[in-house]
Formats: sequence, structure tokens, C-alpha cells
Amino acid sequence: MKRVKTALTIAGTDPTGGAGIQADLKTFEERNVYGMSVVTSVVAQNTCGVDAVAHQSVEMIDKQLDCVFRDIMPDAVKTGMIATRDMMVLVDEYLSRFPDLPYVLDPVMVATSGDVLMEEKSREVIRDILIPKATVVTPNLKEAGLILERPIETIEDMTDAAKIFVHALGAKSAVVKGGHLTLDATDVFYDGHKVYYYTKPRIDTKHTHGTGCTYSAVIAAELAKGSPMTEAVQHAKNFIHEAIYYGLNLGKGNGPTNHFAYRLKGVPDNFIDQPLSGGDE
Ligand SMILES: Nc1ncnc2c1ncn2[C@@H]1O[C@H](COP(=O)(O)OP(=O)(O)O)[C@@H](O)[C@H]1O
Ligand SMILES: Cc1ncc(COP(=O)(O)OP(=O)(O)O)c(N)n1
Repeated sequence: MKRVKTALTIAGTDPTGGAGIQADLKTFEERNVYGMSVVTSVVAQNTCGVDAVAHQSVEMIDKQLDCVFRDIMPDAVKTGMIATRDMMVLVDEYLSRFPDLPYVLDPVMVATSGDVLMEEKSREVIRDILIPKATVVTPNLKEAGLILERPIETIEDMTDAAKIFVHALGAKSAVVKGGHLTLDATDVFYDGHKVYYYTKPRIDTKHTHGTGCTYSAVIAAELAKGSPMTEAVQHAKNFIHEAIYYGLNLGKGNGPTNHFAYRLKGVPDNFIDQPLSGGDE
């Protein structure tokens, strides 16, 4: 019997819904995939920044993972914020049991607000333990630079970095995201054989909270449905571009993106008549 495809995100939370687990679940739903989530850290944050972080115990994360894996097997897994070494070792134990499970690793380290979301000493663990397990790793410029210990600033740097993630660090493929370039928003994907460039014009906006989470969640959803990697990355690029372009004008800081936009080609019908909730007047 046919059944719906499923994806699991293992990540931290965002009560304002723009980033983290909340963004991942919305994205899975938009891509017609049944979403599941394991919370690693509860993060009190909003569009202005992070106020507080409470890490879940490794025992509690283990119990959540166990509940998912012994009941509803995911067709793909995505990890976002995994703050500590012990959490990474635990996630690795589960991934090791299912070596064929598509795994999207978004190496979340620092939010755009500058708040640190991963212990510095865990960087080498993500590099040595989780990256070799990844079907695709999706760093932004800063994360690629911190992991590879070199500045990643140009398209050439991004291309070299994507190759290093695959050939030296053992990921199956890598996308280095160019959201923080100054010119066009070009992402560089390397599948171990060929380099692909995905370019969209830069949108002049400050409302980009959660772009990386959303982008990698699209890839996970597409892999859950069995799409080839190049198609998954193209969907992610189109999805995030629309999500930024049709911004929702929510929040007092760097607002969230519009998870409806790719499906609706814009904003929901009721959008115009709604009072703004905290956005620009
Ligand atoms: N202002 C923008 N205009 C167009 N695309 C953007 C913009 N900012 C980010 N993106 C795109 O959003 C995706 C996430 O990239 P990035 O912002 O670098 O990730 P992160 O949120 O992890 O820092 C990429 O596809 C990137 O090219
Ligand atoms: C819980 C949690 N995870 C990840 C992030 C970072 O989100 P990201 O998509 O990288 O985008 P920015 O919000 O940093 O622009 C987060 N804030 N919270």
C-alpha cells in the first residue's frame, strides 16, 4: 500500500516560527511530506535575537529519537541546531543504524543575530563524526569558513569549499549557500563529480530569519520523496527565493520568510486585510 513520505528534523526551536523546528515542519508540510521533530534545545528567541537557551538532556533526546524510530520510520532526516558534542554522538548512533537514510546536515552554529547556537568545541565533532554521514551538508559562508578554518568569501572559495566537504571531510555532497554574498544569491552545489551553480537575484530585505533552516528542510523533504539531489537543491532554491520575495512583514527585527509563497505564488488571500502583528506599520 502507498503511504505518505515522512521527514524528521532534529533541531532547536523558535517560538516565533521563522527558524528551527517550527520552520522545518511548515516546510515539510508545504512539500507534501509528513513532518516529525525531535527537540535538542528549547530556544527563547524571536526576530530580534536569542534571549535564552535550554538544552534538552541527552537522555531526553534519546527517548524522543527512540519514540520516532521504533514507530514511524523517516524517509529522510535533517539536523539543525545540535549544540553539544554528546548530542552529536547520540545522533550519530541513530544515523549509523540506518546508513541508507538520506541525511541533510545544516551545520547551524551562529544565528544571523550573532547568537551562538553550537559550542565552539563541538565544531570538530560535527566535522569528524556527522559530516561523513551526510548525504548533503549545507553550510552558509560563515559556517563553511569555521569548519574549514579558512575565509570563504567568493564563488571560487565556495566551489573549493564544496569540494573539500566531499573529498576531504567525507560528505556525499555539499551546498555552500551564498545568502551572505554581496552580489547575486548564488549557491554552489557539488555532488562529488560536477559543480552546479544556482543563482537568483539578491532581494533587498532584512527579513531573512530562518532562510537556512527552510532551505535545508526543502532538500530533506525532496529527498524523502526520492528526488535526485540536483532537483532537490533546485526546489530549495526556488522555494526560498519566493519565501523571501513575498515577505510577510512580521516581527520587530529580521522577520521570517513566507512558507506559503512557493505553493500560493504569493501570500494567502486574507493577508491584505489582516492587521499587522508587530511588523512595519
Ligand atoms: N537577500 C536574499 N536574496 C535572495 N536569496 C537569498 C537572500 N538571503 C538568502 N538567500 C538564499 O537563502 C538560502 C539560505 O542562505 P543563507 O542566508 O546563506 O543561509 P543561512 O540562513 O544559513 O545563513 C540560500 O539559497 C541563499 O542564496
Ligand atoms: C533553533 C534555531 N536553529 C537555527 C537557527 C538559525 O537559522 P538560519 O536558518 O540559519 O537563519 P538565521 O535565523 O540565522 O538567519 C535559529 N535561529 N534557531
